[in-house]
Amino acid sequence: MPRDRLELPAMDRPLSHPPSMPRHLALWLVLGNLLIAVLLIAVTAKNLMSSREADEQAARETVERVSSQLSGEIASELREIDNALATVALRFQHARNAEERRQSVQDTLAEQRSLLKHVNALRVSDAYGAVALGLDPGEQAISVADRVYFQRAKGTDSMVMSEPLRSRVNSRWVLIVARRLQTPSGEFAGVVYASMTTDHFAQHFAKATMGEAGAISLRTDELRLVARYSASEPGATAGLGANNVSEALRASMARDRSQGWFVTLNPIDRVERVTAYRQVGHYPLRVLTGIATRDYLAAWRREMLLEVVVIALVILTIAGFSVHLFRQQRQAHLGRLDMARLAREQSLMLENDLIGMVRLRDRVAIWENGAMARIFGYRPDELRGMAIRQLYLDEASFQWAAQSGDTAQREGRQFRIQLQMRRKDGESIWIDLSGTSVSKDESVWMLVDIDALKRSEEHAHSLAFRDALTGLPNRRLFQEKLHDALAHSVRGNKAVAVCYLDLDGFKPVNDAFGHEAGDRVLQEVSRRLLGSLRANDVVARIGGDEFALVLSGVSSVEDVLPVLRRSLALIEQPIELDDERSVTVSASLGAVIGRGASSAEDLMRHADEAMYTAKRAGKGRIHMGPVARRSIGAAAGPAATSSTSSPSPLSLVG
Ligand SMILES: Nc1nc2c(ncn2[C@@H]2O[C@H](COP(=O)(O)OP(=O)(O)OP(=O)(O)O)[C@@H](O)[C@H]2O)c(=O)[nH]1
Repeated sequence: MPRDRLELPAMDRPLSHPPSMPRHLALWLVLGNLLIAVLLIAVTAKNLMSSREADEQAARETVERVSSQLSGEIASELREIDNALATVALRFQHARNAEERRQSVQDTLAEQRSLLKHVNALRVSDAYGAVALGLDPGEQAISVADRVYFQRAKGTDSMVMSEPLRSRVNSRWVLIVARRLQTPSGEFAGVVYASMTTDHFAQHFAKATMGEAGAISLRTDELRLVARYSASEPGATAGLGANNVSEALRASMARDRSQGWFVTLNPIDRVERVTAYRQVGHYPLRVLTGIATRDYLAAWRREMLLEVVVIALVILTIAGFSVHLFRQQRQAHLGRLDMARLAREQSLMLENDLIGMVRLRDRVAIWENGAMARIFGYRPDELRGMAIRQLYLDEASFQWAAQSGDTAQREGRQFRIQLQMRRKDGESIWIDLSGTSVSKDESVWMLVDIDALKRSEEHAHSLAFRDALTGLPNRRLFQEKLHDALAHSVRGNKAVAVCYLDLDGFKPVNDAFGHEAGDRVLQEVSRRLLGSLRANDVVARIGGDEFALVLSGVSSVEDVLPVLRRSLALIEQPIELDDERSVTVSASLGAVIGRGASSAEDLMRHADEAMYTAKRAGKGRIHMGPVARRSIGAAAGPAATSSTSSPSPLSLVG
């Protein structure tokens, strides 16, 4: 039996329905991915918002602290100036005369000037605004009569502060702080004022570190810009004296004039900042400190970028994994569908009506399909457990099939043979048998019922090669068998005899008793000829009442003549047509002996001639043709014609 290992699906397992793809897997994966993405984004966004708020809070606290600190420092400076101005005003008022007043004021101005480092100028004007004292050497006398602070100082004993303005002495932006001077009798006598340059404030602000784009400014009550320091444009003077401020500042100031904070785009340099403002003491000034959003959020933005990248990677990784999972599942699903389709196809194949299939273990059937039982005439399942030997005609064909299978397996080819096997009712049946092994001791076999085909082939063969009336080989088959006999004689170093036989007096049988009687005679003659010869001899009907014989394994005429005489004697026996009638016919025989080297056609022609010689010699005779002598050499005698008895005329009985 073949031993090839071949994995086959278990045939006795019931088929399941095709498995279905996990429903909505793609939808669930998409939803799951979206959910994860949304959760991740939400959590990260919340963290980032908190982080941003913390950074904003820190920035706000910083600007508020710096504003508070700077406003305190400026307030302190202003108090010093105010004290100095008050001192001058006091001494001016209490001087006893003009000369003492002038001297006292000059001394006090000099004294205070040296104390007030942050003051640019400390001057005194008369009641008409002409600046008489405090001018540095080389400075031109000027008048401040038209200045707003001069006019305001006239009517108040308190300190007066100007709007930012251009100095008439040196054209620099300055802030003026002034006090009224009066005579002992209380008449207005001029003003003493201190001038502070905007540069002084800017330099002061520069000491505070507010980031790369931070800005600190000082504005008056009317929001006019007194001084401004921006880290990105340290020397810029744009906007000085003007009150070009953001709506956010105005809105915040509307709520609280003394302090507050806001976030907005600065109208001067278009930079967004968080800005805190704080009033400078009780003075009409406010310090505004701002940190650029891009500065205080720089770290947060880096963190945000990093987190966005990380989240994107996480989401992409999960999405990639999901796609991979989906593809795997789809692949597996397609595989399962293929398996199911294969199983269905196998089922259809196994349960077909034409091809019997059987699985053997140690040559015993362990599974078979319906067609198998039907072909061999068994009931369903009756074959199960049966030794397969019972399906073979005999031990020889069983062993032959087994050996053929082993040989095919050794040579690595498919095992396939056609043989006759046995049905349950004992009838033989032609089977096309093929098989292969599936494990060490198991094999699967396919059996196709080719009985009808074989019988039809045999019938066609018979029509082509046999005489329909007698069933004997016709002339064509006779020629083939003669060729075979000649070839065989070469191997056996023997000769063959070819004999032509023509009935004598046959036509009258037809004429007298009819064609059917003639047929009966022909059939009986053929039967008698078959009975008189050996199994491997050939009897053929080659014409109407002509027969031909091949006798194999002969050596001489002496081997041939007795056989021919016996045949002739049998033919000449009466042939019963029915219970009442019988006929007798005779035959003329012509024979030649030949070997392998002889031509079959020559032998047949010479045998035919010999037969005619016999017929001409008087019928009921045997004539050995001349070829016989040459063919068997010394063993053969001369051509001879003999008669078994006196020629038998047609005798009619009854
Ligand atoms: N019944 C029957 N007759 C056949 C068949 N084939 C040929 N014949 C007849 O057989 C006869 C053969 O003729 P012949 O050989 O002259 O007959 P014969 O009387 O034996 O003459 P000889 O051979 O000279 O002795 C013819 O009458 C054919 O019609 C057949 O298949 N059946």
